[in-house]
Amino acid sequence: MTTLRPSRSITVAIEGNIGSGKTTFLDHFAKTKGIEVIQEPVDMWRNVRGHNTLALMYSDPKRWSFAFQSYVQLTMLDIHTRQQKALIRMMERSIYSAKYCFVENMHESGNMTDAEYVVLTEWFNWILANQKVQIDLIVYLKTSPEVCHQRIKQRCREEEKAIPMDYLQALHNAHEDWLTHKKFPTPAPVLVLDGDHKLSDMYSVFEENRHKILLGQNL
Ligand SMILES: Cc1cc2cn([C@H]3C[C@H](O)[C@@H](CO)O3)c(=O)nc2[nH]1
Repeated sequence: MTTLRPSRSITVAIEGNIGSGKTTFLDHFAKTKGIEVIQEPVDMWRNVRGHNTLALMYSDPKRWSFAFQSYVQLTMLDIHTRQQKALIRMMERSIYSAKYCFVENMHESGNMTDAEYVVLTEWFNWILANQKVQIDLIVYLKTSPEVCHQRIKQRCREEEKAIPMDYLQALHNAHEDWLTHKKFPTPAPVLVLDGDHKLSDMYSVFEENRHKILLGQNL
């Protein structure tokens, strides 16, 4: 098989709902030489000097959404600004989905006040104006909320045990608003992959799109 190499270093952001298949995607491509895979820093969110901000957010979203998303934005910025270790960087989500999907949804659902929302937005706008955040391709794993719900129940991550269907539906709508309906800017071309297959069948979906993904463009 010819080695697919982009002409310059590229960053691919894998976006999608909770349980949409992002980890399966990253694990699959982690086996390919020349790809640096960076998963979401969930363990950092679970332990900020002893505080589990992820658990706090799920236990009392009105009280903790702002603090949690504020830290998420910092950890995602930290990843975006790290020296790239390989020609291709694949990262799980981005500072963009943090803002355009999760923060938007928390504000719309009343779990974040207008004041908290505008403070996060000021930070976000300053970051984009003053920091280099490179994204060359967005891979959108578009998976129905029902399928996501099934997978979350099977993998049972402690904090996610009680995620209700309507939260997954809201997050699905937030991803669709951003990546399909372009309600917010997309910083790169969007390659949509159907995530509703059995996880074992997803590998052929990934392989069918390998050339588009590794060349960092929506051929
Ligand atoms: C960028 C970003 C990722 C992210 C994840 N999460 C939650 C969803 C999952 O339950 C868990 C791991 O993705 O964190 C969130 O609430 N806000 C987020 N913002």
